[in-house]
Amino acid sequence: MAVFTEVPPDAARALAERLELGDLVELRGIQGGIENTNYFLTTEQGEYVLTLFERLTAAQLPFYLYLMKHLARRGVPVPEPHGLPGSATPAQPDGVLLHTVCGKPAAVVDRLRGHSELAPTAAHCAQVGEMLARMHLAGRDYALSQPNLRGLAWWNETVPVVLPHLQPAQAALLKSELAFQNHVAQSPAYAALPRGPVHADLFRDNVMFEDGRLSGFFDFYFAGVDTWLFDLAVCLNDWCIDLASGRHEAERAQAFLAAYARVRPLASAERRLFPAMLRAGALRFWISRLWDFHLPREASLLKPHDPTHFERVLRERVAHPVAA
Ligand SMILES: Nc1ncnc2c1ncn2[C@@H]1O[C@H](COP(=O)(O)OP(=O)(O)O)[C@@H](O)[C@H]1O
Ligand SMILES: N[C@@H](CCOP(=O)(O)O)C(=O)O
Repeated sequence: MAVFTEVPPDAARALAERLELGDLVELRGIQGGIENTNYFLTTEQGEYVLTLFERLTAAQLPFYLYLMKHLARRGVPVPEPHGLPGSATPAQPDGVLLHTVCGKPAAVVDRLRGHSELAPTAAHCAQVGEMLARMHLAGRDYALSQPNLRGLAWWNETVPVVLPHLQPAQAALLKSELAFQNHVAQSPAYAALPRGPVHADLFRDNVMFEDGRLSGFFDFYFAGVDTWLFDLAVCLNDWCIDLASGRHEAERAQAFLAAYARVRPLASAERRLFPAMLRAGALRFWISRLWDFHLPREASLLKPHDPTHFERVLRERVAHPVAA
């Protein structure tokens, strides 16, 4: 988890009151997550999640919060952020969604019901694939734009920072893969990839199921405008692999892709760049995990993810390319 900032109950109570959510009943730090401070906030009216943003700035946050509102309005099952009553304007009918708690930018969203499916079957993967495609299509008319802040520019900035911590063989792989991805990003096929708002971190622990049915997905704070294929690759690298070895699991991947393609068929450039984007998805999380691991932040309940996992996934993707 993470609690980087301890929130006194009085601060949560005051916010719940401002948002007209009723009296505070319970405030509990959440174990899970690595990026922000999260609490389950229960009031007499319902259950919510209070997030204090530890890295993202007030200027960056509206993109994520209004995206969740936009998707929820189109029937995509995501947590709805709670706005300040009376703050809606004709230009911004959703009102003010960004608040301040303990001096940090903060949001309150609905708590989703259900639990994560950490050992998914092909049936679970098919539901995530279908929902991901629906989310991509629903985001097409979203008015705000912000790049994926953990995209290629960030990889180029961060790789030199983590390289001194690596063994020579790891450093060689990291540098060669980064060079390959910079090359891919210059290609006409890459320029032809369809793009829009993507989740960019839709791992098993960010999707909820209830009685085997997908009930929602959350953690939009790595979202951004990027290629839809990158989002698909991030999902396939988590939902459709053997976690111990990093190996591709064909049955789950086919179920995921077929369900996705029934809602939005892949374009020819997407088929062509499919193996390269699977590598990009693995590289992205190898870099961020190396960064979190070797340059850790102070927080209670923080458990950094193992970077060697995504090194294995990347080696698998390079050694055994998978066709769409
Ligand atoms: N809207 C939500 N509904 C239910 N549980 C949530 C919700 N948002 C977060 N959680 C819980 O909090 C944990 C950490 O949230 P997450 O968004 O992954 O953290 P981070 O912002 O640090 O990435 C999740 O694993 C989940 O258990
Ligand atoms: N999913 C990413 C990092 C973000 O973790 P989360 O638990 O906050 O979703 C990873 O596994 O490296």
